[in-house]
Amino acid sequence: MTSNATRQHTPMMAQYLKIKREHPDVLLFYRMGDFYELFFDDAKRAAELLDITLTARGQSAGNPIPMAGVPYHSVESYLARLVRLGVSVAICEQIGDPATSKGPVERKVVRIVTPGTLHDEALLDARRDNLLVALCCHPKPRTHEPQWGIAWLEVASGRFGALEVDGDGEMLAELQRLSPAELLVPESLTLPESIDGMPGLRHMSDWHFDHDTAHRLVCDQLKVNALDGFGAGHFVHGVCAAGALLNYARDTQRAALPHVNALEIEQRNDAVVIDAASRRNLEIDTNLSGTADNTLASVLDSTLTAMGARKLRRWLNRPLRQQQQVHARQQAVQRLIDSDLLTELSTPMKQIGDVERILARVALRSARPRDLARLRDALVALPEVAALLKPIPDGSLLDTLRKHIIAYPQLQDTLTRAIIDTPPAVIRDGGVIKEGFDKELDELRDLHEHAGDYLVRLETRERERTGLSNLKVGYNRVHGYFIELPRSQAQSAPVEYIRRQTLKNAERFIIPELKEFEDKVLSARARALAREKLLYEELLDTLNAYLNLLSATGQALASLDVLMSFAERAIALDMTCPTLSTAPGIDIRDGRHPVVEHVSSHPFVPNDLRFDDTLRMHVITGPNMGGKSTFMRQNALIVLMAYTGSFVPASHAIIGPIDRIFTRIGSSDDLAGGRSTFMVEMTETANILHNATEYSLVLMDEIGRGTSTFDGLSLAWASAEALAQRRAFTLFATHYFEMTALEQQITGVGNLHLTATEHDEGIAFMHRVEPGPASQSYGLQVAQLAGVPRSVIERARFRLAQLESGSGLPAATTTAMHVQEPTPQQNDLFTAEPHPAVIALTELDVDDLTPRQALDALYALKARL
Ligand SMILES: Nc1ncnc2c1ncn2[C@@H]1O[C@H](COP(=O)(O)OP(=O)(O)OP(=O)(O)O)[C@@H](O)[C@H]1O
Repeated sequence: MTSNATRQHTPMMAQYLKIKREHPDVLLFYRMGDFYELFFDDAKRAAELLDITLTARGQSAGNPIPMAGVPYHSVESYLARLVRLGVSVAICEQIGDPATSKGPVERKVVRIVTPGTLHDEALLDARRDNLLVALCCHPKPRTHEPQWGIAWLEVASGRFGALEVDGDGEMLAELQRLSPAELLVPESLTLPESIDGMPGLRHMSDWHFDHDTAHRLVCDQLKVNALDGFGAGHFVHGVCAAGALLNYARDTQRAALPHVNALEIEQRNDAVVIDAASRRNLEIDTNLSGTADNTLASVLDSTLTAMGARKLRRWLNRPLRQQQQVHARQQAVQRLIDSDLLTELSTPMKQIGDVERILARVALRSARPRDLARLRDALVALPEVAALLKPIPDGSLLDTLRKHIIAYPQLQDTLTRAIIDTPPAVIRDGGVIKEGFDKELDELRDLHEHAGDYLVRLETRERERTGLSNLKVGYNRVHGYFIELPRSQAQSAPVEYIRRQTLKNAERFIIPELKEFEDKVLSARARALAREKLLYEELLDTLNAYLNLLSATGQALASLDVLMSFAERAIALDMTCPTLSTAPGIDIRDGRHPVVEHVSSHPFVPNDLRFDDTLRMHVITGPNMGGKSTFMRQNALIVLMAYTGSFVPASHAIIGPIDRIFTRIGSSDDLAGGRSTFMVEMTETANILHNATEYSLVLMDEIGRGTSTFDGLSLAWASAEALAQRRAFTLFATHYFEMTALEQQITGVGNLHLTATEHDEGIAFMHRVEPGPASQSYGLQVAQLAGVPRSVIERARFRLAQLESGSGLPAATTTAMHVQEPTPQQNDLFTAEPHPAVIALTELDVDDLTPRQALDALYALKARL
């Protein structure tokens, strides 16, 4: 916009443009009366994104100004849609008084709504964290390996944390775990392809990440001189990221963040490492289609509060390596199961609600009346929870939680007296504070509501006092309240009556009492409202004084809720407590896949898995649809669940130390990232081969299937050998039967197969895992089952016979690998003795036969089978 054009604008538009210049990157919602209006390009963008009407207003440089608007009372639904699209919005309110303003009312941006800094209940998913994450990266001095600082903050709860990791892979894994709604990065940083361009990515000037400034900011926020007390004394990059985060959060909120008062430092080695691809494959809280259905979290979540649901997801996403900590959780779950506590606690716990997020809104002073009502209900329920936890023995996890789950009688009393049972959504129109809480408010309300009674009383009293039976009290807009006497009686008016207005047949008077009443009544409503708002603010002050204590209570309640959910699920899903062992190995009996079992209408077939120091790899073969992937995943999920403190779907489980879980399962093209299916598969395989240790659990599903058979088989073979060398606990599912020979070649490798039986050319899957290699793959039968046309199946049978006889293969490709064992019937590309019937069939010249000869030949062939 040229300065000339700016000069031509109305004062209001000039004000708009000035504010807009300060917020060029976000949509500016400019409050005008009952609407938030958008202008120029913002209007066009909003019209498109929100499907609202684009109109015009006035002119700029001779052209109409594009305008679009949304009503203020439904702004939340529009904001929700915009933040979901990763778009940020600056909310500009009228802060001046229109009555006294000269020119346009003063306006100010009061808040910037961004995807990662939300705290409005309506804009958030109650059961998921909504994190703002910042990244910062410096290469290591000698190796130049990138060292990443990662910080995260949830404005909606005040949780604030940081960690440092080495290498892009580790950073990506953590990012996948945290699943940020908004990601801040220094503008000079070159990002790995997979996150460059992700929604919610925001580049910030590098100075935001300056260490000294960041350190000061973080220390100021936490009211400390050094970060050693939080275990972050040695942090550099993590602090840079944390500082940038805080600065951004404060700027968008236009407020201090009093609820952010601790820094959680995560050590990478404290948790079982799950890389980004594995996390996706295991469908912990998001399935491969990106929704929350049929995930581990969806099956395991029976939490009674939203803050519990969020904590459950955090626990599932970060299994712990410290067995002691896990053991403490297990003991708590067992205790809940063994006593009546679970049932007894559930009633008061249902009343607790989302204390964590309500407190954040209290701190940010955006808490709504219903937040306070819910907090009141939580405080009312607290003594019961505390009393039920009383008999818990000292030193246990439940005991630790109980220490924070305390009653707040004073606060409970204040809120109970202050807030009506079911308050309105907003304080704006009043009606929130209960009668009896504040004398002044009661009087004001009384005045306003009972003005009529008072006037009737006054009228009666004055009639009696003066003896003038026609005396009336009335009101008009110009003169206010008055006492009216008919002309005939006007002369008898007492001396204190002051003449106000003379009408044809009557005289109107005023008395000081009535004037005083008028002043009171006319302003009573406005003053009652102002008084209510003041009392509401005072309530927020009172609550803020308890913020730290209440936050600790909220967190303890969330943990209790997760443990209760574990206990309830353990009973409902028939799960057992796994034994965590210090000896390497895994022994799972009758293991089940928690999600497949939950959603399937058929009974689930339980299966065993055993690994120990001498048996570290299973090659798994079996038909398509046989259950290989299910078996592998179920074991990974059981191990993962075991290290979160949950019970597991098995009749018995002993699980040794696990440092990482890797999965190389299925994959799709990463076309956006420019990687083919095979490329994705190999990148994931490379990561595993570089990082698996003897404490890792590795799932490899059909490695090599994305390329030619021989390349694929060779890669699968070599990868299995490498994993065996690394001594990782590996489940290796494959359709390459040649791989089953590894058992003979490498110690520590065994074969397992999934069973199926054939009947009438059909196939029945038993889904049972048995020792040894599969006898055949049943690929054609499965294809037939899937509805592949019969003619294609017949043709495939014929080609298969040719391949098996060796006549269908180019000679040069038949010895890719020297494997002696075993001799499966199908798809063995290295050894095969053709069946005599097949040889005869191959030699038959069909075109040369009469129908009669063809029939004879068919009989002869059948006889040779
Ligand atoms: N143990 C089991 N009990 C009951 N049903 C099962 C079991 N295992 C698998 N299934 C069912 O069989 C279906 C196929 O299983 P899965 O995908 O694991 O087979 P697969 O051997 O990996 O197949 P493919 O080789 O084609 O990938 C699953 O969707 C599930 O419904």
